Amino acid sequence: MIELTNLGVSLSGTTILKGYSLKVAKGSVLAILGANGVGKTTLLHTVMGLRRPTEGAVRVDGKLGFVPQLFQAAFSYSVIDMVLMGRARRIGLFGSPSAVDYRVARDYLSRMGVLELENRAFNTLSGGQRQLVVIAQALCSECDVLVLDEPCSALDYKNQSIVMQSLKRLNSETGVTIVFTTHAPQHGLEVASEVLLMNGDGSYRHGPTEATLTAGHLTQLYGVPVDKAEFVGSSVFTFAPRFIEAS
Ligand SMILES: Nc1ncnc2c1ncn2[C@@H]1O[C@H](COP(=O)(O)OP(=O)(O)OP(=O)(O)O)[C@@H](O)[C@H]1O
Repeated sequence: MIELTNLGVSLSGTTILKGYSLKVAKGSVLAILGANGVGKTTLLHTVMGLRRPTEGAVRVDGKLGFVPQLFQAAFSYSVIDMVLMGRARRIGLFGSPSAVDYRVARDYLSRMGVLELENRAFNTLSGGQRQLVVIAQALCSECDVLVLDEPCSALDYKNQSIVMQSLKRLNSETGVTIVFTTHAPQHGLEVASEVLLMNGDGSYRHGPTEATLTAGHLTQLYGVPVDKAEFVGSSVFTFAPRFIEAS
């Protein structure tokens, strides 16, 4: 579904990505993690075709949908119109949305928990509300590969949970391939079937979530001690960084 072959990207003469060769199969959920500035967004933009590789190649089979990191509309469309824009390919240039298009748009707004905002002006929403609407818009396109750049960065716990559960359900119900970047390893643990850890020196680690998303690898990735912590009485665990050394 997505194949990177010896992919390299340089920006203003600086090498950001080098020698990336990996495949993401149809139906996978890939979480991408790495420190600030390692090139996660650059990689997503290259997969989307928004940036040309300096070397190597990217191949994607199927229609792509993209949710950028922060989104501000140029004009203040209503929320329902914003979401319907996700169906532009189906509606056609001069067509108008059908009752089915409205039903699908409202269904995705409802899944994201923001149906009551449908008549609000998009630009008057909070950052978190806007994020949920833009995700509903991308889901509405019914793409084959959904690419999301830090989909939870502006969201509180409840809304992070809505987004993560929606992505998981969408993947299991429709088989859509999902690629997302995150600074929260917990999101990878709960949703991803595979993980890409991007190091600052251009090297990377890619593999199944359980074997790849480990406390040791996260400690190397972020340069702070990271522990694995198990929730009492369950086999569910999370990761906890130690920002301050015990004295
Ligand atoms: N147009 C550009 N010209 C030169 N350097 C750029 C350009 N765009 C981004 N960079 C640099 O490329 C590097 C990778 O940026 P990128 O946004 O891909 O990182 P990231 O891993 O997504 O970071 P974050 O986690 O902070 O969002 C950064 O050092 C950034 O400053």
